[in-house]
Amino acid sequence: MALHVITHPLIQHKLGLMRAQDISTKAFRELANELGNLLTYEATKDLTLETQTMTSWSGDDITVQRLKGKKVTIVPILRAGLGMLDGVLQLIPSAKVSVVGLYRDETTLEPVPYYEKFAGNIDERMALVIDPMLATGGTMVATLDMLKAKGCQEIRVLVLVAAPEGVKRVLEAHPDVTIYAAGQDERLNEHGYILPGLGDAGDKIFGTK
Ligand SMILES: O=P(O)(O)OC[C@H]1O[C@H](OP(=O)(O)OP(=O)(O)O)[C@H](O)[C@@H]1O
Ligand SMILES: O=c1cc[nH]c(=O)[nH]1
Ligand SMILES: [Mg+2]
Repeated sequence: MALHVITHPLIQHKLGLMRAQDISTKAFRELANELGNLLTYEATKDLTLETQTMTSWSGDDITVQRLKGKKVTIVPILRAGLGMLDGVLQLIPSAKVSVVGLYRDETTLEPVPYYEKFAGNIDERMALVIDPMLATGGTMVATLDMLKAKGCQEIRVLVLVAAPEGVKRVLEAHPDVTIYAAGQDERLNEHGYILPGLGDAGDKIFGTK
C-alpha cells in the first residue's frame, strides 16, 4: 500500500544512535528492540476496537474499549529480525510468532531460504514482519511470497532502515503491503549495503564478526 517513514523524535534520535561506528552490541540490541516497540505502536494505530461492558472497581457497570478479535502473528526474519522481537512482544504479548529463516547470498545478493515455522490459522491473522534492514528487497519479497502462499491476507512490514531500491521492489511485488520504517536512507553500495545504513545488523545484534 505504502511506505510510512515515522518521523517521531524518539525514533529519529534512537536511529541516529544506532549509526555510530563504535556502538556496543548491548546498545545496538537495546535500541533495535526499542525501535521495534515504537514502530509497533505506530503500525497498530488503526486496529479496530469494540466496546465491552464490565463491572468497575466501584461496582458500576461501565463500557470499555478493547481490541476486536484480530489475531496477530509476528514474523521475525532470521537472524536479525530476532533483534526486534522482544520490543514488539512487549506491546502485543499474546501474539503468536512465525519464524522464517533467509540469508542473503553475499555474491548474488539473492535470498536463500533455510527455515520456516508458521503459527496455526495464519490465514486468519494479521502478520507483522520484522527485520531491521530492507536493502535490495529480495529477502522481504521472498518472505511475503511465503506468507501469502500460506494464505496470509493482511501483512505489515516493520524495518529500521529501508533503501529506496528495496521499498520499490517490495511495493511493486506486493502493493497491498504497508511498510513502516524508522528511516529511509539514500542508496545501496556496490555490495548491496545500505548507506548511510547500520552495517550488518545481524552481526551487530549477535556480536558476530
Ligand atoms: O533486502 P536484502 O538485500 O534482501 O537484504 C536484507 C537482508 O539482509 C540481512 O540479513 P542477512 O542476509 O545478513 O542475514 P542475517 O540476519 O542472518 O545476518 C537483513 O537482516 C535482511 O534480512
Ligand atoms: O545494509 C545492510 C544490507 C543488508 N543487510 C544488512 O544487515 N545491512
Ligand atoms: Mg547479516
